[in-house]
Amino acid sequence: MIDLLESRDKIDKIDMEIVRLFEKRMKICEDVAEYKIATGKKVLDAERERQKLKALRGRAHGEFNQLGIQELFEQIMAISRKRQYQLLTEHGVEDEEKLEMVDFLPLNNVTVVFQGVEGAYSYAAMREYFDDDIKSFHVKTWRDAMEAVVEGKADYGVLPIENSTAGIVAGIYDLLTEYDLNIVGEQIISPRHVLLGLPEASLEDIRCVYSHSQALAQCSKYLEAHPEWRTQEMENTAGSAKKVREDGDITQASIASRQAGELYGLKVLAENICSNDKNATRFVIVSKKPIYVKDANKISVFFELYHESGTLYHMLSHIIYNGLNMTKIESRPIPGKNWQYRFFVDFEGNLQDSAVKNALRGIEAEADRMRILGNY
Ligand SMILES: O=C(O)C(=O)C[C@]1(C(=O)O)C=C[C@@H](O)C=C1
Repeated sequence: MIDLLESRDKIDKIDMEIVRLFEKRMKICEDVAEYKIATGKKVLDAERERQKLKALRGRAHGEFNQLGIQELFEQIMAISRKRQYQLLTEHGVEDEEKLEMVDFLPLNNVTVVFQGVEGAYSYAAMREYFDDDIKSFHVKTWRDAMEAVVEGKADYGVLPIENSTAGIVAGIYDLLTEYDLNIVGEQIISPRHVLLGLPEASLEDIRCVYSHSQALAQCSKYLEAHPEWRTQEMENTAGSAKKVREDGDITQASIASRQAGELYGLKVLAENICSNDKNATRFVIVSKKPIYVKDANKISVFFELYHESGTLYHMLSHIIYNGLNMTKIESRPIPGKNWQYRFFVDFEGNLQDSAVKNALRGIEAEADRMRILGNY
C-alpha cells in the first residue's frame, strides 16, 4: 500500500515550491505595477488574462485539470491585481475624488423634503435626525422627493430604505440608481403600528384595512388572524388614516402610527400588531452635495456585473481581501436586461482608509458600472 506520510511529504515539498514561485511571480507583478503607475496603464488587462488562461488550460491534461488550472490562475491574477491596486494607493495615485470630506453636515437653515403627509414615519425620522429649526415640506411620492432634492427645492430628502420585518424598500434602491444623489446620513426609528378606526367603530365593524404595503407586511401575522378583512395598499400610512377619517365609514381601518391617529381624530382599535416587536425602519438622508463627514463609517455602493460565472465572487473578494466588514448585500433586477442583476453592498469604513480605497479601486475597475452611493 502507498504510504500516506510519504505522499504528504511529497505534497509538502511541491507546496513549498508553489509558495516560492507564487512569491517570485508577485514580485514581478509589483514591477508591472510600477510600470503601470508610471504610464497610467490600467491594472486590469482582460485580453491578456483571457489569452493566458487559454494557453495555461492548453498545458493541462484532461478536462478536470484544465478547469482546475483555469480556476487557479483566475485566482492568481485576481490576487496580482489586488496587490497592484494597493501599490497604486500607496503611491498616491488617486482616483478622481468623487466625494469631498467635510467636518460636519451643513444643517443650518436647511429645507428637508419627506414623502407622505404629516404623521408619516418619514416625518418622524426627519424630526429625529434634524434640529427643530429646519423648514420642511412633504410630497406625494418617493420620486417627487428625489426630484425636489435634485432641483434644489430641498437640501435633504428623507427616504425609507429598509425595514427589519418586511425587508428592503425596493423602490428606493431603484431610485437611488436613477438619481445622482448622495446618502449623507441614516436614521433608524421603530414604527409602532396600531390599528385605527373611526371613534364610533369597533373591531367587529371592520371589513377593510388600508395602509402602505410595507406596514401591511409588517403586521402580516395580525392580519392573517383576521381573514375576513380585505387589505388595500395606499401610498403611505398616515395617508390611510386620513382616508378613513375623510370617508367616515366605520367598516374601514388604517394601520399607521398612534400620532397619525391623533392627527386625524381616529381611535386605536388594536395595538402591538407588528409581527416583530423589534420592528425598525432605516431611513437614509440624501443630498445633492457630493460630501461625506470625516468620521463617517459606513459605505454604500452599487455595481453591475458582466454576466459571467464568478464575477460576484471576484467583486466581493475586494472587500474581503482588504479586511473590510460587509454588512449588507442586496440584488435588484436591471431594467431592460432580463435576469441580470445590480448589487447593492454596504460595508464599514471611511473613504480616507487605504483598505477602502483599494477595494473601491478594484470594484470600479472590474465592474460593468459602479457608483458610491455615500459614506455616512
Ligand atoms: O500583465 C499585466 O498587465 C499584469 O498586470 C499582470 C497580470 C497577471 O497577474 O498575470 C495581472 C493583471 C492583468 O489583468 C493581467 C495580467
